[in-house]
Amino acid sequence: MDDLDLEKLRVPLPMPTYKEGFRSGFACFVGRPNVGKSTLMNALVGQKVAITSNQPQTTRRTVRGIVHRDDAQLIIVDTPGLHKPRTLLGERLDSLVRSTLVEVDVIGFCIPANEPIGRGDAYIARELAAQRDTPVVAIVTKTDTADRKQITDQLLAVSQLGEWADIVPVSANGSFQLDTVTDVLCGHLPPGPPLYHDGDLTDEPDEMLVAELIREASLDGVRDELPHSIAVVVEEMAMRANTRPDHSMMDIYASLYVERSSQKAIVIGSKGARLRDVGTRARKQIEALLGTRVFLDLRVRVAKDWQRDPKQLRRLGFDQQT
Ligand SMILES: Nc1nc2c(ncn2[C@@H]2O[C@H](COP(=O)(O)OP(=O)(O)OP(=O)(O)O)[C@@H](O)[C@H]2O)c(=O)[nH]1
Repeated sequence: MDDLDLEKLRVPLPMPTYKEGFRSGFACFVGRPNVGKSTLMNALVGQKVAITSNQPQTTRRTVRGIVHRDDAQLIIVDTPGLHKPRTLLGERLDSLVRSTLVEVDVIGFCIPANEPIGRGDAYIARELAAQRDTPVVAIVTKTDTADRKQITDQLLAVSQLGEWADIVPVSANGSFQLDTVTDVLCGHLPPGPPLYHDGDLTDEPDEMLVAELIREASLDGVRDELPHSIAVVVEEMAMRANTRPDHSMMDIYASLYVERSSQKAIVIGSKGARLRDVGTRARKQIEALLGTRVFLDLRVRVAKDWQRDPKQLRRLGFDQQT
């Protein structure tokens, strides 16, 4: 029975029934790096489906998070931040965002409450003006970091930046106005049946969520260009055989790639202390996600200048469409 493939045995569930007038569809968040797009998606979904960090340009993949309501199903597509690309990876990410923009039913343009509107925001506003067929909701994020006057001034400034279907202030950390954001986005969805089953919160495969949780743990405390040089690949992931049901254990073998040997030394740290710490923090998050104990084998490898090398990008999972 060791080779039993559970995926093959899985019987597809019938789609849930739904009320008349039900709406379903896709939204995506765009905005400068670090404005809180992934945090907002996690807060709306109610579970961490995308990793976040205080490093700009953390998001590299398109992650779908699903919000279930009685009257609607909102699928949020989290995209990398829009910015002028500087590397081949940057170009791939930029084209990924552009292709997402034309596919969704509504776009959420995120601008933080606590920073003046800058050239980056104006660049995105111009790009969005070209998407005439898709409604754009301006979302003023992180209101917990600004006072009343700052928020009012920002709402006014945002209203002057373009033509928006709505403008909504929100704080993901302060759980302020989350339902309003969902309401407003759902209002722009077309009528239609649910596209995902009730309990589904994301369509990311577990391997990908695990790789992202390891990358998130590794980003903490690293600086300069190192965060951008880190990529994580899960090589193997399997339940350990012959354990008692209450002692279940998942074995995970993962590689953390950097671009140079000097970076490898930093990531590993003195006598391996830093890597051990990253492994422990990642393992706790992965155990919470998968609901089982985890053995994590994490190796650091060098893939020289992978961000600029098409072959390496493919090997690390950044195809034309990530
Ligand atoms: N105070 C406060 N901080 C927030 C809020 N939302 C996000 N942040 C912080 O802002 C930083 C960036 O958040 P992310 O969600 O990773 O931002 P992002 O726009 O997805 O970033 P990229 O992936 O780089 O494009 C993190 O340190 C978050 O904790 C909020 O509502 N309030």
